[in-house]
Amino acid sequence: MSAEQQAGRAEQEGPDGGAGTPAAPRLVLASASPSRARILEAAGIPFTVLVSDVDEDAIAAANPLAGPAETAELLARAKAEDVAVHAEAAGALVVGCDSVFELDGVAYGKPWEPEVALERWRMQSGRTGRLHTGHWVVDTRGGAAISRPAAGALSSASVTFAEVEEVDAAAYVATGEPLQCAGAFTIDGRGAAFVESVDGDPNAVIGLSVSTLRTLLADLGVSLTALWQS
Ligand SMILES: Nc1nc2c(ncn2[C@@H]2O[C@H](COP(=O)(O)OP(=O)(O)OP(=O)(O)O)[C@@H](O)[C@H]2O)c(=O)[nH]1
Repeated sequence: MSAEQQAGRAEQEGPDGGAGTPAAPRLVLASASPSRARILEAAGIPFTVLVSDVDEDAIAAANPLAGPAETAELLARAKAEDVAVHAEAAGALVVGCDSVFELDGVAYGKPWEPEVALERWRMQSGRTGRLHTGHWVVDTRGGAAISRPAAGALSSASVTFAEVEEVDAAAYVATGEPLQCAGAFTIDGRGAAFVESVDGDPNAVIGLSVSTLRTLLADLGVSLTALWQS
């Protein structure tokens, strides 16, 4: 741990390492994703939600040379920075995430429409793709809007799908679940029926890697475990 991180952690935990501990930083999740919220809840991390209103398609279109992974990082940063300027986020650590599915080098977001989701399953049945989730944390505790400390990282995992019959893909699409998920699948919902293996952090596939968040907070001098007591 760097000296800066140690200083930050000591400040967070207090010089006596516990008693008289200043309040742990507040976390704001800049996401409408119920899956991301569930991950933080299950990880015992208190947070509030402030949904960003960035135009993801416009940002992706403005960065045509960005590949799937870079797009996920760009969008995660855009969401966190969009929320970090809100008064309700003042003094908090603002966490933005974005997930993009990559197959054969092509980026796939949410299918939105049933026929698009069905076409995705025809394409990805029996195949392996990568789900990239970008993470970006903006530290607004210092107040200064200019050059606020921030940290970002990508977490990716390979997902291998079973061979899926057309009738089963249609039944899955008919549930509506895949329409709002990057890559038209979940690994922790009905989509699990068609997932053979995940190689990487499963939470990165679902939408927020807690271990990645821990390292980003540490880069900002914040101990994730100290948030458990807050
Ligand atoms: N439960 C679950 N959700 C998944 C999975 N894969 C992708 N998703 C969800 O698919 C969505 C990807 O879209 P994003 O644009 O990153 O996020 P969003 O849902 O639009 O929410 P914002 O952060 O407000 O943009 C996220 O909500 C992810 O949680 C999965 O395996 N399980």
